[in-house]
Amino acid sequence: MNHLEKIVNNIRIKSPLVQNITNYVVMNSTANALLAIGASPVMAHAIEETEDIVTISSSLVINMGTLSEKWVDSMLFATKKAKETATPFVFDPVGVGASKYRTATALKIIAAAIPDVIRGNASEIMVLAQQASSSKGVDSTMLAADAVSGAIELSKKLNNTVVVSGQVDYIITGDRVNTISNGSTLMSKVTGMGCSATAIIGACIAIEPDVHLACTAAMAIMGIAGDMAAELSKGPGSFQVHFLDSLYLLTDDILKDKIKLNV
Ligand SMILES: Nc1ncnc2c1ncn2[C@@H]1O[C@H](COP(=O)(O)OP(=O)(O)OP(=O)(O)O)[C@@H](O)[C@H]1O
Ligand SMILES: Cc1ncsc1CCO
Ligand SMILES: [Mg+2]
Repeated sequence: MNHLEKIVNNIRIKSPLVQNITNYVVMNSTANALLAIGASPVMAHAIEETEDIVTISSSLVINMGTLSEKWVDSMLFATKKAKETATPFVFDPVGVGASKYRTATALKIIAAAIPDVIRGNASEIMVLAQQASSSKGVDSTMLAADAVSGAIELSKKLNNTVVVSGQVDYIITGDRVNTISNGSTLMSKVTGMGCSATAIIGACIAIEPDVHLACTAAMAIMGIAGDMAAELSKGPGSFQVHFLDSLYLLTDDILKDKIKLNV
């Protein structure tokens, strides 16, 4: 069995606990996505319990979608504890560039503890790579391909993995670039698909120490579940239901058959 397929199986076997400090919009949908793929989500943002939860978790997801100062304190404390306990963490800089507060907060989080993975859409990654100064909101106005050179620079500067999502997903670790071309346009018509991608990255880095490979598996899982769901859906409403079912029904064999990977 190929390594990517093993990651799918291992999530099901090990059911890693994935701690999320995430946004109000997607808390439910990303918890469901994690459960459907076989991981065990916990959404815990009170600073009083952060240390305990990080200590028992296999990975940490930090998503700044709906920010406020108390949550930022919890995020900074959680990433510090993650570093102390060698717990891998992924950061989703939702809407960075849309406001001065978002940009300052994203930079503060990255400066305090470098995330093992940063996953964003093209606009967000271009702001972090200083190739753009602002963005429209939480949706990208750019193509993922436009963000690749900046993402490579960012990944080299931080010595981590940067994932740019879009019609094509780019998984970038320095000069290593994998692409995944699965997925459907319907995914951009449902809120929180990017946040789900980040959460699934959390599940994959929880069980796979090769972060580049783990992120490739995560984006393949997202894209293939998106392909399967789109075939059954009439629009965004039914897509959400079919997407969860597809994550649940995804097997190592389906991944092997459907993956559109370029290395
Ligand atoms: N046009 C498309 N074709 C195929 N897949 C897509 C398309 N648009 C988005 N996706 C997929 O949807 C998921 C989310 O990516 P996207 O870039 O839209 O994230 P995002 O903008 O951060 O979303 P959100 O902030 O709403 O959570 C990824 O898995 C990506 O591959
Ligand atoms: C729509 C929206 N606004 C803040 S977070 C979020 C979820 C998608 O990123
Ligand atoms: Mg997003």
